Amino acid sequence: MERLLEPERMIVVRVPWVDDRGETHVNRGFRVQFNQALGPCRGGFRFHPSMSLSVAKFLAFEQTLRNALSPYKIGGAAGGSDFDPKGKSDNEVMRFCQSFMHEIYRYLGIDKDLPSEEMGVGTREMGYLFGQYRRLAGHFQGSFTGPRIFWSGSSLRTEATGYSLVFFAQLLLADLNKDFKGIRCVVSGCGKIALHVLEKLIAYGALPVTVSDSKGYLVDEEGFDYDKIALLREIKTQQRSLMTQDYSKTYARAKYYDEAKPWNERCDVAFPCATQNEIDQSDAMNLVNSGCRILVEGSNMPCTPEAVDVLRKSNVLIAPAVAAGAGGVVAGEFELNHECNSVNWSPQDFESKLQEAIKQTYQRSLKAALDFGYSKESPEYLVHGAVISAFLTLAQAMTDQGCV
Ligand SMILES: NC(=O)c1ccc[n+]([C@@H]2O[C@H](COP(=O)([O-])OP(=O)(O)OC[C@H]3O[C@@H](n4cnc5c(N)ncnc54)[C@H](O)[C@@H]3O)[C@@H](O)[C@H]2O)c1
Repeated sequence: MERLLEPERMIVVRVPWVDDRGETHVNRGFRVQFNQALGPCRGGFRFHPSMSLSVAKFLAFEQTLRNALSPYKIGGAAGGSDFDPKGKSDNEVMRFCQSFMHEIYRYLGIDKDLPSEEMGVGTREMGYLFGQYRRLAGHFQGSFTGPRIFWSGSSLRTEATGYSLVFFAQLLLADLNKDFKGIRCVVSGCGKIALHVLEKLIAYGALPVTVSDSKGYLVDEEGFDYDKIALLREIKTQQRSLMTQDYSKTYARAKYYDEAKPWNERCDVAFPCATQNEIDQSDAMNLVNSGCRILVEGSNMPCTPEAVDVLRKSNVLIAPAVAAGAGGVVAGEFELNHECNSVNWSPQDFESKLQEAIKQTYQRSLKAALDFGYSKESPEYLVHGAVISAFLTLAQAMTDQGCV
């Protein structure tokens, strides 16, 4: 256990860059390669002012469990920088990404570690990061970016994590002899994960009614549809806050609440998709009082320990991020797969393969829970099952490899 809890490698680098006015800035960059007993690392890059070594460690540990639970043999890592891409020009973001990659590229590679999108890092950032990596490494191997740059197929890489959360929740509902039709859902965040959760919820006939950002939340009692999601995406792409009322000008019945979170809105299922610790004790009480029966973790560690206590006591079922959010891992491995690069899968092919992989993850979590005495009556049976299954896989590999 001591070896498992200590990261294999923690890298901290200085990242100097020059803004459009010629002024120099210095940020910090991080990469924590937590555990490579199962294979080379995979994990996200996050760009956010709150990013620190401590956050990178927790994200890398979660990623290690998620990867161990996935159908693939891969290790876990996470990293990023306290650089804030908000309000920066494309050129500034590019200069930052190039400087960051200059410091970090020697630790990356297909057999070492491949990064993926996380908070504050999307296709633009990944493009700049990969461009610089390719120049410095002198090869093109290791597509650590989204598919748009590499091939014109449909790997649904950016969509995959959000979609997988809904696939996982659907399996959970099916086990309870229910489905998503008419199910009222509250969602937090308004980024890559949240908007793809909305998309898939609508496809399954659910009624998602909220999104949020760090300033407040928006509720649309009529539920979102694809046109409304397109508007939300436009607002976010232009780096505007939900607070600007751009949405409620078009959809007059929608309401925006400043300095508030969506957890007191009536719901059956909640999808926290913003950031860690976004649900504290009083938020959890609000969720329980608003009727929530299932919480699907999109963000990593969305609940504080006190919030988990409240949810446990109120029998709210939890779908853990390490299992439900496995879509990104799966998509990344599909993308690297030779077959995927030579055969252009349709979005439908991709989606059905993604669904199958999530089903395996769900079943593995369920089996481990039942094998270790956690019945479906326990609100955290899937949390325990997912962690036990990942732990056993990792512990076996580490034991087999001796004291390394
Ligand atoms: N489960 C997984 O496998 C997985 C994979 C990638 C990301 N994530 C997690 O999902 C979350 C969102 O990631 P993303 O890729 O969508 O990021 P993103 O940068 O695309 O979007 C983040 C969104 O959250 C909002 N936000 C930020 N801080 C907030 C706060 N305090 N309260 C409410 N909203 C806030 C932002 O305005 C933005 O809309 C992160 O916590 C990330 O760790 C999980």
